[in-house]
Amino acid sequence: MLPTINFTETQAYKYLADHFIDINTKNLKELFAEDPERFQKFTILFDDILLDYSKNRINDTTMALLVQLAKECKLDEAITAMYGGEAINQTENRPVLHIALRNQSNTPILVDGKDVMPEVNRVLEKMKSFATRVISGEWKGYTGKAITDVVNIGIGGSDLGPVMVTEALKAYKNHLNMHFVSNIDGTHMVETLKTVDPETTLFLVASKTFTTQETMTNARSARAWFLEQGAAEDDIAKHFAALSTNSKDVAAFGINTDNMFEFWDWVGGRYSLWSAIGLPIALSLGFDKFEELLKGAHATDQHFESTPFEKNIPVIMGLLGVWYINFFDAETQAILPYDQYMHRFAAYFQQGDMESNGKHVDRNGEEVSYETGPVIWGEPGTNGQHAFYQLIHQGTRLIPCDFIAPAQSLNPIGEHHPILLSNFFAQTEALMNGKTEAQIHEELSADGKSAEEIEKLAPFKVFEGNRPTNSFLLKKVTPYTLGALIAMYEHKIFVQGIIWNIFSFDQWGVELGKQLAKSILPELKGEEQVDTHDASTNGLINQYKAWRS
Ligand SMILES: O=P(O)(O)OC[C@H]1O[C@@H](O)[C@H](O)[C@@H](O)[C@@H]1O
Repeated sequence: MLPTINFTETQAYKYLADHFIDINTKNLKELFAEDPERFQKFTILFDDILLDYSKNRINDTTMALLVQLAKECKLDEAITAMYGGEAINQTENRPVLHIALRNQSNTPILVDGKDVMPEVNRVLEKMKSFATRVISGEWKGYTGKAITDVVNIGIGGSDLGPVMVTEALKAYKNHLNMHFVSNIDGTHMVETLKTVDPETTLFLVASKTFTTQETMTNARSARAWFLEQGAAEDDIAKHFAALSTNSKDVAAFGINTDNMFEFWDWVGGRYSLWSAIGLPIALSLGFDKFEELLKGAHATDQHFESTPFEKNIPVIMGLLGVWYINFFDAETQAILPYDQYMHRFAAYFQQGDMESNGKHVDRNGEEVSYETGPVIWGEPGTNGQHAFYQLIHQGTRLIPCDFIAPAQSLNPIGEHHPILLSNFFAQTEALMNGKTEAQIHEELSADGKSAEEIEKLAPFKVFEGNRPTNSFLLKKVTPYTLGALIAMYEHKIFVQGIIWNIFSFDQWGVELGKQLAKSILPELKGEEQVDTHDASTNGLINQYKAWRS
């Protein structure tokens, strides 16, 4: 059982509330001036990842109090409970063990007294053998040709992780063409099928539950298309595999369970890329690279479990988020990778974070009296700079930003990478320092503007600065480093869920819309007017009926 402490009633919270009044009057520039050791103090080097959190509105006292907050909320007990296989997903009565999936040290992890590692390793071996055979061409399609294209059919956690990782590590990919169909919109499937050949395409039906409407509908359409192209029922075994926890429904769908890659109910959908759901990653990169990804995540797991909170990256990331959300009233958190391959990283953690911590009821079942999970968003740099950074620099909202950049480019052409990185460094500096009215006056008068013109323009050109950022400087984007980084964000979400006293591993909030869609679907048949809903919903449905051909 997880502790159930209201963090706003801790001593640390009270101290932090007082301390906030002081910090809120201070500028980051002053904080740097006050402490020459600030960079050394507020950076952590972990393998090939440097986290610089010195450009945050914190000082030693802030960090000490935030760590005290984590201790008062018994974060240590919560970590032990998760790693110990306790059913900390209490509303679904399940353990939360994505750490077991990447437990490369293979120490036993017990669920109800039984070590889960032999099963984890068995499935990893099966994935390895399958991926190796498909990549080498030993695995043949129904006309004897090797596989050239893989279509993953899944949604949410059964899509976003493999998409994000295969994109982020595209530079390491092999000859297999990867496709991902998630949306129920027929366009997604139709446009994908236009590009593949049934004789050389492997479909992976990825669904933890194997009941998700979108995925099952897409899978049925893929199967129908496959058969329409001239293949027979018996050929399905060579072209369809399932990644799921539900062997009964996999068999009922017609996929041979020999082609099923299992995982377990203690793997949350949005934490499942390390499980059989990661098969597209293993296919695209080769199993050795998938293993490297697991190793990186495992290194972070060990760091998170055993490092004192003061130097513990996920703990610090989580606490800084709490500091901004609950004291500075920040509502969002931007994730800004300066790496084009990582273009789905923010989208991935939109699900990871918002589905985990978008909760308004605490672990006692009571309405919370404070803000919880932030809105996560972001785009790769420098695209974002030319789109929404205006609001980050000069808008009215405080938006804490995570900047992520590799020191080494995987495509080092010309001056591209130094230019990219100069923007990365410049943005965090600009957000911190801003530009004063005096600097503007100086600049404009050097440009030959009159005193009157300067007076008029200056207010619009001022940058307040004092806008907080974290910088993750990676040596290079590798499978290992990416695995380590993803796991840092995962554990950050866990830390915040513990502080906010909410359950991070269920997702009841996605159910209502699904239920209603199921009851509306039959109403869309026929021409009769619908009057069972509110006036708006009835009106929309009836207009749809009038307009559809
Ligand atoms: O893997 P499944 O069972 O098809 O589920 C896909 C997604 O379904 C959504 O409804 C859940 O909110 C996600 O958490 C989940 O990842």
